[in-house]
Amino acid sequence: MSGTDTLDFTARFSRERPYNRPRGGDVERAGYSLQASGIAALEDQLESDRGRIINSAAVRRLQQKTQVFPLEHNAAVRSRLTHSLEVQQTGRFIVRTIFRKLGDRAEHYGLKGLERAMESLVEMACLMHDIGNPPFGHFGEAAISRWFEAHARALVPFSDAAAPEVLREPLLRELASFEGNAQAIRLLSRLQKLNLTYVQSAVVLKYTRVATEGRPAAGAAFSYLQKKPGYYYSEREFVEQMQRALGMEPGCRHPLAYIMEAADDISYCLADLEDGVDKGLMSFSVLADALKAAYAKARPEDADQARFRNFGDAKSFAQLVDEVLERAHREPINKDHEFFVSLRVKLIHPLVNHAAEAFIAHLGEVFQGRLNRALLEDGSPCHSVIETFKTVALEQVFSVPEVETLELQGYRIISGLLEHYRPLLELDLDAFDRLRSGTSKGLLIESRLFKRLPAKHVKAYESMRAEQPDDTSAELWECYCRCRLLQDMVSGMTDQFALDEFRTLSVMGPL
Ligand SMILES: Nc1nc(=O)c2ncn([C@H]3C[C@H](O)[C@@H](CO)O3)c2[nH]1
Ligand SMILES: O=P(O)(O)OP(=O)(O)OP(=O)(O)O
Ligand SMILES: [Mg+2]
Repeated sequence: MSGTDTLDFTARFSRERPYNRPRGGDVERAGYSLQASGIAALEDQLESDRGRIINSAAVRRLQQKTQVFPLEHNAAVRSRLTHSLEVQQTGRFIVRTIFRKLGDRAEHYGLKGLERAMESLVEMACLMHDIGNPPFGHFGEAAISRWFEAHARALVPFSDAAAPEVLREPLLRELASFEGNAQAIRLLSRLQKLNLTYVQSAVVLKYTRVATEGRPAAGAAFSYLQKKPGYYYSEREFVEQMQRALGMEPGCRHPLAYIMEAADDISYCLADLEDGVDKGLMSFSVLADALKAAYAKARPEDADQARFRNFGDAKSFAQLVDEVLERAHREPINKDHEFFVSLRVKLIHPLVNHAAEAFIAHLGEVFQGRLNRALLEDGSPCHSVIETFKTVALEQVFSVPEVETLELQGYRIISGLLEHYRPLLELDLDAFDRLRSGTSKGLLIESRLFKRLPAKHVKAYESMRAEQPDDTSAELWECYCRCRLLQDMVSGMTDQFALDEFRTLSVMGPL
């Protein structure tokens, strides 16, 4: 542990929220700090956060969103919700392991008594980490980004012929980079109006780049932390307030966000393969061979060696997989189930241990939020295990024709929906305002499309419009807000709802 003598984690906890927040800046803000109000008051506020999150529609919608398999009917195959529940459990396990390993040292870092608060913060961040994901997963994201990349520049306020505007290119860049993580920050801060404590929101912020900016160069200090957009321009003030409330420097993460990320990495790599076997895409013995081969390719130096403590009783990854196979073959009835239970039991402990050890080993950088990589991305055998699982999922699951067909359909549905709603974007500002005020003479199609927009999203559009920056024209800002409105609408849909809406508007379903 380097540079840890002056660490005081209490500085990263506060019970402050956006509404009811202290007005007078730092002096009043200090009253909301952990030092001033104590752990019990923080825990009360986190309990309130839990209620707000678990009761939110955004979390419920995860039950009908793609994790890997779009429009899946088999409820045993994971949706985003069941995946998120597993991430929640893994996150909690990492926190408990960190505290067990720290023991009495927790006090030295200002972590004494914070185990319960940390568990709650990490659990809820894990539950929320995918709330911004659109229907059809990565293909939904790509469809939204590509559609806006192709069409936003043609909208009059964004066209080159319009007056010069400093924000034109940055906003165009943002609209062409739809990101589930950035949409999650928008959902919790604006669309769902959850009014969570800043600290709870901060744990969800996975990448620290505003989407109007470009990706940093490969060797830059935040190259990993900013590899993807983490929030939109529309939420920059919220993020700045959050950073101030928690004493975080721009570009830095909250320390607990590293735990949420590790929990996601650990959970999905095992789960995707289990789902693949459940769906009959491969047998567990084919999977076992593929895992051993992929690990040996990634780490030829230790595939068969007997020198790793990481894998429990087993001496090497290959041996661990063989032990799991043997158990599965011995089970008389449900061999698949036994294979995955045994694999999970054997791997979750070393992976969680490793994440906890990395958190402690880099406590200084983690506290600053400057550790420029994921906890598990360190070239270790555990890192290779995760990579091995991802490689096999890519080869054996994501690239089978059945899955790829569904992905193409998802892509088409999202692009098609945006195409159906395009007339709303092409109206000029006055005409759109007439629509909103209900005087829609002559706007036959547009008025009908407008009525289909969720009222909550239209309200968010209105509040955003009032936040027009000084250096931007009303037209450009309004057009940006309207594009966000369409992205909010499409990304908020579940897979099934998107399909139904697409069919309805394409006159393909029953009339
Ligand atoms: N269907 C499908 N196709 C892909 O190309 C693909 N790439 C990743 N994933 C899944 C893996 C994790 O669960 C989750 C996070 O990466 O998304 C994919 N799913
Ligand atoms: O689960 P996703 O789709 O968010 O994918 P990820 O692998 O977690 O990637 P990201 O770093 O974008 O959250
Ligand atoms: Mg994610």
